[in-house]
Amino acid sequence: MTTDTGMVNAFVEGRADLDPATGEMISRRKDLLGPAYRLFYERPLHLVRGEGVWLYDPEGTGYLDAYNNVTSIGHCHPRVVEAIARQAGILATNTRYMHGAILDYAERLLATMPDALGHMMFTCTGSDANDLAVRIAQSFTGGKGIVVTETAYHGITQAVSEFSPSLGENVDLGAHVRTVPAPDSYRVTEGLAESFGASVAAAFADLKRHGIKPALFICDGIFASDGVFGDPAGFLKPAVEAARAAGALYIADEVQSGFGRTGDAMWGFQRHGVIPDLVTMGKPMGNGFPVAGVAVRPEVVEEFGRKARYFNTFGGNAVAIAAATAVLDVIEDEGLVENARVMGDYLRDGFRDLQTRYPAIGDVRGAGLFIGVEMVSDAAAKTPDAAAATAIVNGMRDENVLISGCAKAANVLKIRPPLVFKKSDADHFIAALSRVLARLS
Ligand SMILES: Cc1ncc(COP(=O)(O)O)c(C=O)c1O
Repeated sequence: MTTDTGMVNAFVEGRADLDPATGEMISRRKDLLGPAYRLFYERPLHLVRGEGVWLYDPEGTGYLDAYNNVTSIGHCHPRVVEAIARQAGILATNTRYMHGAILDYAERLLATMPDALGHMMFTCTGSDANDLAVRIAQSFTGGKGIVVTETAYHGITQAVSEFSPSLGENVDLGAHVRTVPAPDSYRVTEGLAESFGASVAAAFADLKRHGIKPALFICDGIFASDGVFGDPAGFLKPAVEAARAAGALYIADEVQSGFGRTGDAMWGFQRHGVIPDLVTMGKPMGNGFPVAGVAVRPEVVEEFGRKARYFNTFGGNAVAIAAATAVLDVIEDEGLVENARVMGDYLRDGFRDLQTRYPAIGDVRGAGLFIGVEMVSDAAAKTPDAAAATAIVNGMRDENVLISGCAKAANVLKIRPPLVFKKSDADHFIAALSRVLARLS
């Protein structure tokens, strides 16, 4: 029986009925969600509480969370809980009135980015943010053409799913979309930056040949669903230059790689020394409270601002902003960007140590606390082994440790612990992985 490793192949197909406490209760409830709803694991995990790096099921069993890229400052961080409760008791309304805290937050967030990005617009989800960013880019360029990597995921709205190939065969890419291979630093060991740039240039040239004017190149800062590629730092430059040479804008999708996850800066694009025209963000922004947004160069959004009307009823409402402000405070006060760098390096060292004993670990990579571990059946040939990755994801669950695989690059383990991970958490994780590898070999 196949088991899941990631979002796309994690669909439970209504078979799960394995709640140890209550028998078939979960499957009955799962059916209420309808057949398209996706859960992780063939036996979906039933979670009722979170605290710090731990999640708990109804029996009180704790699971070490090394997957979650939402509650990245730790589950139910007291400062976020307090900020949400306080603001919910003062004012919680739509976003079409002024509120000083929203402006304060926008100012603080923009201060973490290059000066060129001068405006901040708020949405509720990362998909919303990418939808808005693409509308702005298409309005500015007067074009429609989009270039993405062939395993990218950028969101779930109709417009965004048209350039999210990792959603799979059931979603048609738009006729205005071209894909390029992901920058696979494991297999392309020479000239990665140049070859990736050349692919982007060729994709825009193809759009033009078909009479489609270029609008944008979008990629996420760590190629999260493509297999977690972050090295060598700087490799994005030629791709961004190729997009601009074709008359397109560059959108940095920081929904996964933003807010310090990559350990060297607040934003993944900073690792590559490039300055985007638009930056989209979400996931960890509210540590579980829905809030997302788009940062944009003023000149890029000016005409859109005159022509289009945009509002998003809940986007950046006062409660969301209270949560997001508390998240920024915690990241700064607890030095979490630095912790992501230190703990990420520590974990990668531990995985490389395991690699010397287990050649099925083909590559260990990523940046900060966004780690990719690629499983192979033949290390010399670098042959992907998705079954090995799936077995490890499930084996780690048996160890009460949560990780995942990448949606399309299913042989790559995706490890994203909260940024508050400590050395003792990392040791716990490495010991569990070591036991799983020993059992499977
Ligand atoms: C890189 C990237 N962009 C955008 C999104 C969409 O975000 P949301 O699920 O909040 O709509 C995701 C979600 O996984 C993502 O990984």
